[in-house]
Amino acid sequence: QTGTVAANPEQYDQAYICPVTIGSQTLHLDFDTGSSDLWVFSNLMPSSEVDGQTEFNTNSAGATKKDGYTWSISYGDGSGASGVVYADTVNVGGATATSQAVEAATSVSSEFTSDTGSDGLLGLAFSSINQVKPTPQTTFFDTVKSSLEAELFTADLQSNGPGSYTFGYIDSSKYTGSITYTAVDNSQGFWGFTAGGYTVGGGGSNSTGTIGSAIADTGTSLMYLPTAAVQSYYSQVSGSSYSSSQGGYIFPCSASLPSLTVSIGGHGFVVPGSNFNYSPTGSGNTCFGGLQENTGIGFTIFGDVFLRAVYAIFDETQGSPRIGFAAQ
Ligand SMILES: C[C@H](Cc1ccc(C(C)(C)C)cc1)[C@H](NN)c1nnnn1Cc1ccc2c(c1)OCO2
Repeated sequence: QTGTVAANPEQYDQAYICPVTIGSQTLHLDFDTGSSDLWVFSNLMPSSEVDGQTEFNTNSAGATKKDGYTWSISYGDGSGASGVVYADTVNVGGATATSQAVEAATSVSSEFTSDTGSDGLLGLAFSSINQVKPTPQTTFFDTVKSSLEAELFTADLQSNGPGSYTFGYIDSSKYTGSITYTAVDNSQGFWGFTAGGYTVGGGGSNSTGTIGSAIADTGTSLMYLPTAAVQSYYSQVSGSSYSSSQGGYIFPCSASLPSLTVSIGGHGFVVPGSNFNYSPTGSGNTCFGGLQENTGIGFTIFGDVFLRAVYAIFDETQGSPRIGFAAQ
């Protein structure tokens, strides 16, 4: 079987929301290759924590409670959720898992309550970091992958317009040139890979360092790189500065932004400058950068700002996992 689902950007491309059928309900979930739990708003939550989101109905005929199973997750940005576990049929654009662990929230943090466009998350990292106790559950991809035409999924994220995720096949209309594959280190449960040198702007190779180990994370809005690369980038943006009040680099919204070329698997991938203007700060006509330092996060994260510039293939067809990127 295969699946194809639209990925709809929230405001400022903060996250990408996809329709998922669970039993007879359709919920809109944030597909996240940087976490491994499929959790949803549910009828078990206090109404004070719900602001228009669709609630999974745990009383529906097809939902089977997994007695004694609970979950609690906290994300690197400080948000979190917790609850209990059901099994139900989950259909993502035609790819169907007949008995998928659906983690029904009994409580969510305020960030999720106020993210009115999302009814929960669908984790696509490795099942080794699933947060269900006493027994970790498989991700949707792990549950269905043996039944897919090919054991892979792809992400095509677009700015201000629907992109798509596919399960079980590569859509050759989504990219140009060839796909560059590189090995994945999933020892921490993420789609980890090694990135090489970088170049700021279309000029000569003014990169001095290499980026090193990184994760591909559709659930993170921005791109977080080592300090040297970030400082090198913003040294080319006139009027830019680090704002401790805003918590990152900002610049005049009228600034012209250079591109950033990153070498992965020996191929240079170009992120256009426009991708690095994330959002207005709300003060003094300054804008918040889509490229920020990885200090304090613990990972170098190739989030949506990077993933919008490429077609990404999350591939387990070779036995050991690999990740592929192609220009769009
Ligand atoms: C943060 C997301 C997970 C999430 C997504 C959406 C949301 C809201 C709906 C409420 C907006 C909260 C949370 C990420 N997913 N892999 C993640 N989960 N765990 N670590 N990361 C990566 C990281 C870690 C730290 C950081 C960060 C990123 O951005 C800013 O600081």
